[in-house]
Amino acid sequence: MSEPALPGGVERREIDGERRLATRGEPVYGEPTADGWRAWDPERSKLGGMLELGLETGLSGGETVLYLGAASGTTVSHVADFAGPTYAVEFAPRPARDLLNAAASRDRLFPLLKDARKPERYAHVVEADVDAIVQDVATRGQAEVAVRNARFLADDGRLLLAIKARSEDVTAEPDAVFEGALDRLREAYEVLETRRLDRYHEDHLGVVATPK
Ligand SMILES: C[S@@+](CC[C@H](N)C(=O)[O-])C[C@H]1O[C@@H](n2cnc3c(N)ncnc32)[C@H](O)[C@@H]1O
Repeated sequence: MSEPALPGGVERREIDGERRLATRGEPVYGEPTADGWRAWDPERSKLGGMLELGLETGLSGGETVLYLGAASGTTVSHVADFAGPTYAVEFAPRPARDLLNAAASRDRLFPLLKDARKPERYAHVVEADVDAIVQDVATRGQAEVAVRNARFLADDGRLLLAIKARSEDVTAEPDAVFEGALDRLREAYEVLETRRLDRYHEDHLGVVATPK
């Protein structure tokens, strides 16, 4: 079976003697580069892990993206290298400072110092009908955040969600945590695919979903 295609603007390039996932742009987190391409480390990025593991993300390049939980911009900087307008929501001021630096060399990356649980606070900025929501907030109530932000997603858009089991409950079995989160998610989304991301991120589930 052939692997799902990578989004346009994401390639496997020879960097530091290895074939690595890469995007074209200014380096952000000390990642190795070659010929203007920057390695995208799946061990530091849930979305990078999802692409490496061959999930059908639906990303083709050039799409409008709402990214929830941008932190200092490791993953969202790669997204903004290949996507169209990329709105990056992060509520912690410290990582947001680094996110602003990553955005300085990317004119399609728009950092928003906002709480992803309160989408009404950025609804006036984010275009309606984004093509993809990428979410990696790693806090309690991860499915709830995705449900609250479903209002921004186009009918045929994709939610690309990473669920961290320990952020919901440190003692529960990860599978039980994931089932609970998926039940909540199904109130607003149809779940298309799920995959454990453990090869790169322990006790994380990658989810691809589309609005119901
Ligand atoms: C695991 S880190 C994200 C890493 C990042 N996605 C990457 O790959 O580069 C989770 C981030 O989500 C942020 N976060 C958690 N809850 C949030 C919320 N309700 N609104 C906005 N950001 C939130 C945290 O401050 C943290 O920076």
